[in-house]
Amino acid sequence: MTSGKLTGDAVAEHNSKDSCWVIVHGKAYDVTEFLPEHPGGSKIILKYAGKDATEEFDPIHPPDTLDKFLDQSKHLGEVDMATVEQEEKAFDPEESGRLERVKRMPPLAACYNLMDFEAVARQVMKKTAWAYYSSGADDEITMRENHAAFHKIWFRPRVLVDVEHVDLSTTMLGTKCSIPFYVTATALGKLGHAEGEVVLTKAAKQHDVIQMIPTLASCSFDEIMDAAQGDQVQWLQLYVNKDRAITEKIIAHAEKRGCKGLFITVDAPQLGRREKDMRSKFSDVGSNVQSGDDSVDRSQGAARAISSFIDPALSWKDIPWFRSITKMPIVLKGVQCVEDVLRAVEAGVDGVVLSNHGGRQLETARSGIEVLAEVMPALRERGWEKRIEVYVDGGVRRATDIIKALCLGAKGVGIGRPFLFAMSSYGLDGVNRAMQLLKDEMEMNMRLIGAPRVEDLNPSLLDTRGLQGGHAGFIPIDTLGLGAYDPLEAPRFNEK
Ligand SMILES: Cc1cc2c(cc1C)[n+](S(=O)(=O)[O-])c1c(=O)[nH]c(=O)nc-1n2C[C@H](O)[C@H](O)[C@H](O)COP(=O)(O)O
Repeated sequence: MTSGKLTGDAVAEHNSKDSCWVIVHGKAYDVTEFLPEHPGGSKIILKYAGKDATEEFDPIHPPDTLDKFLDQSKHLGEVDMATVEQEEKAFDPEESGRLERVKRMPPLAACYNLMDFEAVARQVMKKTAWAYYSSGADDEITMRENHAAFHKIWFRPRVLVDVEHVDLSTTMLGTKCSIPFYVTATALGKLGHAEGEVVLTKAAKQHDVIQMIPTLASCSFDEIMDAAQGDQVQWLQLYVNKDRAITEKIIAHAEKRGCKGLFITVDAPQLGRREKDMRSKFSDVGSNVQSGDDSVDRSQGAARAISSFIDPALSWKDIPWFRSITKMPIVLKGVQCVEDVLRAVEAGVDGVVLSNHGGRQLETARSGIEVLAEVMPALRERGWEKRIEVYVDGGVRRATDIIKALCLGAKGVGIGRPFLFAMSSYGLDGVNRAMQLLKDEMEMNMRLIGAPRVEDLNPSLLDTRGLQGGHAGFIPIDTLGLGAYDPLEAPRFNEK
């Protein structure tokens, strides 16, 4: 001990599965007994046994994780970090190439649309971070179709409408907001930016946009709520835990903190196979992120590591229980067919998000916009369109995508990756610019289709015949998307 603190050598002696200590933010923790319980497997912890694990720990775990889940008796106290040997990092040509590109990044002003942020992020993000954010399930067909589907819908603009004053404001779940999109829930914000989700909170405040807080955020829930200012509105995205008492506690806390909506994710009883994420994790030898024993295939990527608590038994019979424990509006996120929307109305929930999780779950699930085109007529037919709010997310990259969704009857749209890529490339300035670009595009396009207010948007402004043709229809080449798109790769041969 030096001045009452542990030394690096003292910690380094506990570097095996029989006695495993790690350092996180200058404090030592005895995680020996926790090793077999770690959802990400024990290998990733053992890689840092006796060492400083802060860099690996931070993007995946909210800061209060150890206080919440590791018994206080295992908290060993402060470490004199001057005595901790920092490991020489082996030269990584890929990483040094990335750092080179970071120095040569285009100025923020060179980004004119949301896809520009994706193109820059692909060049400057760390490999595992890019892999996690950009990946979709299996062949990534649904992920690409999410945006392509908007190209099947064309406008039927009206002219000689007074569009001098355009008003983009609307209400979502009873909250007035300046523009009909929200920041949807995307996990592990600190993979892309050291400050994580609070960057999105600040930009959402600046643009009067609602933020949906992910269960699997890198920041703690309270950090994200504390970063909100004034009457800024936030929603909670919930992965339902097998242990319902934990879920009830999370919901009660969110309601007490002032969350204005509970979005229960229903399309992920198990997280999808995102091969870019798996492949990038595989290359980081020690990063066994597979829950359970180490013999299982360890190349499951970050997704599987952080999601073993999700309850696959969640079903319609649970809805009354949710209704009984919260007054927040309840929205089912990840509904993908008319039948389930009608069931949601009958179950008395307040909304649905037509979504396939950004193409990260069921491959060849249809895009939210295509499902929306089917759902709204079915609701209107029954006179139910006012009984539930319908949202869409997935592949929204242009204001015209937002306008098409609203014309079909959506209340608003969720946007995920573009704000992650803007944050990962340019931080808060990036997200602010991305939101402003969307607002500018929205104002211009509302004028051009002859609809000065959100309530003027209706199905007669669209030609949706391209959707009827199913997937055999003609789709314009999406050059921007394809230019930014990071193609899947086959297993690599050894150099020599
Ligand atoms: C891009 C991304 C999306 C995630 C996401 C993480 C990332 C990096 N994660 S995930 O780790 O489980 O896959 C979540 C999540 O925590 N919970 C959730 O409900 N949706 C999650 N989604 C889906 C998200 O809420 C939207 O449905 C999707 O991002 C919309 O598509 P775009 O990205 O094309 O806008």
